[in-house]
Amino acid sequence: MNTSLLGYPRIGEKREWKKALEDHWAGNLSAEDLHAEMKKIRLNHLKKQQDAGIEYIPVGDFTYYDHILDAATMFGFIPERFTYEGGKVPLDTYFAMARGNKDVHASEMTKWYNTNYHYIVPEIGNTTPSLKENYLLEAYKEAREELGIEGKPVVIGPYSFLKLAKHYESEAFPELLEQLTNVYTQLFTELADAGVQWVQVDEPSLVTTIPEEDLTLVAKAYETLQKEVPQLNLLLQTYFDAVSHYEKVIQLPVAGFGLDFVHDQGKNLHALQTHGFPEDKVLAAGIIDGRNIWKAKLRDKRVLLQEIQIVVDEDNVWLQPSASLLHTPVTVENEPDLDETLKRALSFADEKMEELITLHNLAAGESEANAKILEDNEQIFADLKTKGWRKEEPDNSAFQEVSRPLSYEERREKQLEKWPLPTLPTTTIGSFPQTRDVRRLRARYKKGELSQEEYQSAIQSHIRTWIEHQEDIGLDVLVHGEFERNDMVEFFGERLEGFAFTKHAWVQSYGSRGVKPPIIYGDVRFKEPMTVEETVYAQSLTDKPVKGMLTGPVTILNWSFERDDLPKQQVAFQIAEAIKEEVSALEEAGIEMIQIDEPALREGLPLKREDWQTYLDWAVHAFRLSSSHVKNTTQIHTHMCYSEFQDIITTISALDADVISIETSRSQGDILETFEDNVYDKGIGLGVYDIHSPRVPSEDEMLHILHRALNVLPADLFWVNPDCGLKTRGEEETIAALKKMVNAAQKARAEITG
Ligand SMILES: Nc1nc2c(c(=O)[nH]1)N[C@@H](CNc1ccc(C(=O)N[C@@H](CCC(=O)N[C@@H](CCC(=O)N[C@@H](CCC(=O)O)C(=O)O)C(=O)O)C(=O)O)cc1)CN2
Ligand code: MET
Ligand SMILES: [Zn+2]
Repeated sequence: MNTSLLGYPRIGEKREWKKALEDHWAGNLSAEDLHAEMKKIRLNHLKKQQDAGIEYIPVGDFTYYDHILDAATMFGFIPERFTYEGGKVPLDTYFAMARGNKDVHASEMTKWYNTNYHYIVPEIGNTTPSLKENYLLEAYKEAREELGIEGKPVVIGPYSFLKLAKHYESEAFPELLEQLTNVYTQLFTELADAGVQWVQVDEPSLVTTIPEEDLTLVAKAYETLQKEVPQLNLLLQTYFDAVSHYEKVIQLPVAGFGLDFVHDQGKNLHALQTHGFPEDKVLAAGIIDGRNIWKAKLRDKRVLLQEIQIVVDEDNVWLQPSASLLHTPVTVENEPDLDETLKRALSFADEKMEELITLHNLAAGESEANAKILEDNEQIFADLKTKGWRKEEPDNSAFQEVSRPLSYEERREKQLEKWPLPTLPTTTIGSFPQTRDVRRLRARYKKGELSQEEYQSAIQSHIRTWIEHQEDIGLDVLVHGEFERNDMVEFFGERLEGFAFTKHAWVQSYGSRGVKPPIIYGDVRFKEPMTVEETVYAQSLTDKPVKGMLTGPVTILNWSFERDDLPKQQVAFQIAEAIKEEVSALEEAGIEMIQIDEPALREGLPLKREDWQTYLDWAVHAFRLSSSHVKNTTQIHTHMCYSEFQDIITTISALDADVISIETSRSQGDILETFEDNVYDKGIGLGVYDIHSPRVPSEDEMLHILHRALNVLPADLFWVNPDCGLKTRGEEETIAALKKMVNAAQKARAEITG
């Protein structure tokens, strides 16, 4: 048996990676120094894996931004709007594709399957792919030369690459796949010539619901690769769920398959037992949870492994995490403040490597040492139970629908009366720039360098400044700006019972941006109002309505590390009850427009269609549980971003929010088609500019988006807003962009009202 990793976090133990990138973008670190720093980080990560004793160490998973963008540039998919003269893509062009710059807009960014990681969507356009560089080869050589590591290059497979890409007609898929396969042939030939033994080819799209015919195309691609580069061992890697069409997949002509035995609802093991596994192939068994942070229950894992070994010869088994460790933080070591009992139950990337080795040793057979390991491991979970954090909860999986007393149409009349807003009201999504100052303020308060009063008054001064800005800009519905929040989920996690939060447990979300997901370890309960003070303060400064700003239960759950001892929905309902109390507290304090953000609702959608309805039903219920009890005149808003919404529009409507704002700007209006069929009949704001880029959009661009939107959506239901919160932007560009947005709205308004 061997051990292997699928990928390692890039971010660095203390976010060294992020700092280097941001210094470079700010002009404080030359390209040369950036390369040197990146190399240092990269080698350090490889060394850690080597020292841990991992046999198959991934190379080429490291990136300067996103690994899908790396593949796209390697294959020459550089959209025409970027300067590019052939050969290896220049660093500035690479970053411009990811982030945009003052002249060009970035490529679209979207969720990586069901995770909170975002990838840059490759744009196919008219490009015929060709190999522009071979970074896998460079990574492989570097690991060998510098550390004597026989690395395993990792690359997204051709099928998934095209599934993740956009800007091509679906009829072109077979031909594109063929073209791309030829480029992979060249890529793999170069790797094989350099001595590479194994390549991990990620095909996560094979776990999604796909038509069986696709397998014919996939087979053709892999047959070509097998024929052209027979000397190379390809490991076809899947993760995040059970592989679809198992029987067909395992017939593909590759040297091994990687399967996820953690997040597959037992389906991969079942398929293995039912249909067997090819004798001469490697099974890379994803046994340690690559998505969550709990230590493995070793006895259960050993049983799982034994069941696998009944089907697959132990010599052909690789032990690995269920997915790349990209989705876990780096190490528990740097968390001195966590409760000891809890901390002992946690395992981040570095600890997961140790777990693999332990499991490997356990598999060697019975021994006194092994018995002790199992016993100690069981004690960890026994201790968790004795803490009183987890009470026996009644099973509430069968739930009764809750609704607002009046229909949307009936509420709308009352709300129109209560809120005299112009046609096409303008607003923002909640957060304003989290400047260095704001972050430092929070950091100093956390360190105890500022008293509660000093901190509060500094936050109030930011709120005051931004209420003034918003009034100057001429926005219609204001927000307090979220200056007191480090993150929209972590903030609530810090204030609710049942959550633990960390100091350094960062996980990459997109580019250099990270999150510290809080850890749900016990029953979630409301303790005391969390947002009332700042919101009421903001409202006291203006006559315009200030929206209260909350994060919804589904998003809090999806962006936290979850308990694995309760059904997800039960935890969602606990959180919903807590948010419900916060909604009431805001309402009682006179805040009667309340936004409950659910940006993670779509990403939580299971990867297989057959599992969708169950999830959507409880997700909708959780949202309604937190928002249905309000007065008829209280206006509930919600917000979603960075996802494809087309296929869940009925669910979005079922949330029964009075107003929803959704992101559309980077996908250039794809979603508009959905609305042509009048599927949505409540208040709606489609983001009119992309907030993830430093570029200030022109008034005309926004007006253009508005016109297109108003072609399909009724003007009296339409709101004008950016596509997400503005926390990542600078102050000046934010004010400039919002002024243009308000001007654009005024023009559109004048066109409508004459
Ligand atoms: N959880 C979550 N997921 C999400 C989103 C989101 O908002 N939250 N938005 C979507 C896009 N994803 C995003 C994810 C992160 C960020 C983001 O801005 N992250 C910040 C960190 C935010 C944060 O938690 N900040 C803390 C800690 C800040 C910090 O680094 N402090 C310094 C000290 C301060 C200083 O002197 O500069 C330190 O600890 O070293 C705070 O502000 O309090 C970053 O990576 O830079 C934005 C969008 C989808 N997924
Ligand atoms: C990722 S959705 C963000 C919503 C939040 N209210 C904000 O403006 O930052
Ligand atoms: Zn958003």
